[in-house]
Amino acid sequence: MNQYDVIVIGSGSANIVLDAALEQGLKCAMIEKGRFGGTCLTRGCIPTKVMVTAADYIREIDGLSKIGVDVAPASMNWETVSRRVWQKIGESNDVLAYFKAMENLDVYQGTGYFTREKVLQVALKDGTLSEEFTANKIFIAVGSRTNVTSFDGLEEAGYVTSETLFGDKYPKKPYKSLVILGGGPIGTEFAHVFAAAGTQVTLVQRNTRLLIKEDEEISAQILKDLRRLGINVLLNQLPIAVRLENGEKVLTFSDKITSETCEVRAEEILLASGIRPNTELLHLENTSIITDSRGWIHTNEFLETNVDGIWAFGDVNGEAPFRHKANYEAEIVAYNLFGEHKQQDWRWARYDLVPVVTFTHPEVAHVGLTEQQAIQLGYEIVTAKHHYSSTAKGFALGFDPGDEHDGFVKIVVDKKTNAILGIHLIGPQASILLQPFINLMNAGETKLTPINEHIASKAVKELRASRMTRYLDPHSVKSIGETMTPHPSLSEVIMWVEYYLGGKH
Ligand SMILES: Cc1cc2nc3c(=O)[nH]c(=O)nc-3n(C[C@H](O)[C@H](O)[C@H](O)COP(=O)(O)OP(=O)(O)OC[C@H]3O[C@@H](n4cnc5c(N)ncnc54)[C@H](O)[C@@H]3O)c2cc1C
Ligand SMILES: NC(=O)c1ccc[n+]([C@@H]2O[C@H](COP(=O)([O-])OP(=O)(O)OC[C@H]3O[C@@H](n4cnc5c(N)ncnc54)[C@H](O)[C@@H]3O)[C@@H](O)[C@H]2O)c1
Repeated sequence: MNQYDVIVIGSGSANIVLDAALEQGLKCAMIEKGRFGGTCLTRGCIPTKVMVTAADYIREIDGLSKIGVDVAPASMNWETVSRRVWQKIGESNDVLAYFKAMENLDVYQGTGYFTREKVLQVALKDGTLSEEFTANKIFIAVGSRTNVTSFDGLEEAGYVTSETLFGDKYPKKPYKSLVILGGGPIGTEFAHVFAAAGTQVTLVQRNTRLLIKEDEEISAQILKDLRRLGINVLLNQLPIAVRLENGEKVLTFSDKITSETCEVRAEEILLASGIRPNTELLHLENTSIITDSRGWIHTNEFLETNVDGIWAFGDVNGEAPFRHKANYEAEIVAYNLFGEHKQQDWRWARYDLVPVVTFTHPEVAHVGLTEQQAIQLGYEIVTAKHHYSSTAKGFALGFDPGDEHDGFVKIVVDKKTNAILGIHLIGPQASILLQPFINLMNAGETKLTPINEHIASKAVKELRASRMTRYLDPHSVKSIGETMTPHPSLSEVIMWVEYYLGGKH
């Protein structure tokens, strides 16, 4: 059996760990079943933001006459936007070429799975099976995919997901009409894109509000803002059936409270109904790796699984599913295991300050607790709101006091200590305005907080017993490197300073 030092499964955030292992001259294997570069590059953050940025400009141009700039109405050139989308997706080939050229690395193109504890095999793309192989260290970063929630007639009618939209179902031109099921980040971002492209969009949300992980006031504002863009938003609706009629898909929804039904017709259906982990392909039943009932792998604050020598990070561990969170975890693993740091200097993951940005229109961003969460946790809080229109630049941008679409910031503060518990923004460039708060809230001393305490290697037991703290000096460039920057916000231009200086690990 082939013996490696390191195996990584998945080529998204796992690349960070693989690079660090290769730098150490270790013998490595990488397994990837799809396009190299993972979800973010090939069907997630990056292609969507190429579209969103074009859509943002269309909306901004629409509002320019208010501040004294007369321009003809803008429209989306789908061909150009699509060319730029596929240019980025095509970079997947560069990622593959980069790794194929690496000495010390075997690249397996196919679906990897465990045949027994720490032993893997790959169903290769050419239809053959690889030999079994193993490694001292195995890293699982297989990500997630759309959780298709089916209902009567769906398979016959057909639908797209973010995976197939950036695959064989990519539309040659914007749909005439589109029903999006799901009012989370994917649903609201695509609603913005297609509405700006001229599609008649209906956004249907099962919940009582959009973006349910946001503060309630933000959800209420984005509802008004999306409706103002001409998007038909239906809340509290369950899809019960779909049929084909005259080439259109006719969906029936039932109101969750009144049970009243309504119908919506559209050329296409986009499912944006949440995600599930890509773990069933791994045949974890042949291992003792613990998952929850939905298949998300349990990990501790050092990203260890319960099996010695196997780590899991990124979407697959069920913590916040964002690219910057996946990178943050991969960097922690690389730092601890391949960075030649003493055990007492190891970094650990914390999830209380994961920044969240939804690139819909306008942008929505937050870090920390919502007002409701802070109250539930027993804090005595004060909150404050400030509108864009109350600032000179906000007025210059065209916001007047009382405008229904006026953006705002809402801050949640611990009354006793004055500590910032959470900050929430909705409005232009919210993703950039958030960044100073992310850095501020991360600065200072953090205590190690165990996660999934039942997962504890010898090293982790020692570290937990030593009651570790980590100090992020607000003056140090290193602190920036240990703090997340929402991906792909423009703040990334300035926040990757540690990389410019070199010697990341
Ligand atoms: C439409 C969309 C937009 C998004 N926008 C944003 C955004 O703006 N900002 C943000 O932060 N996040 C965004 N995300 C989320 C982000 O893409 C993910 O959080 C991130 O890519 C997860 O990285 P990962 O390394 O965990 O997994 P992935 O990048 O998904 O990598 C996992 C890889 O493993 C491969 N794989 C799976 N199973 C196997 C197997 N058995 N054998 C071999 N290979 C396997 C997969 O093919 C995949 O390439 C978006 C997601 C979507 C779907
Ligand atoms: N900008 C970003 O960072 C970004 C962008 C896109 C996606 N993502 C990540 O990808 C993950 C998946 O995004 P998502 O929006 O699919 O998931 P989500 O779970 O955040 O939201 C899905 C929403 O769809 C609703 N829903 C579920 N089934 C439905 C149905 N049949 N009909 C109508 N509504 C239904 C749910 O109530 C939920 O509110 C997110 O958790 C996010 O972390 C991030």
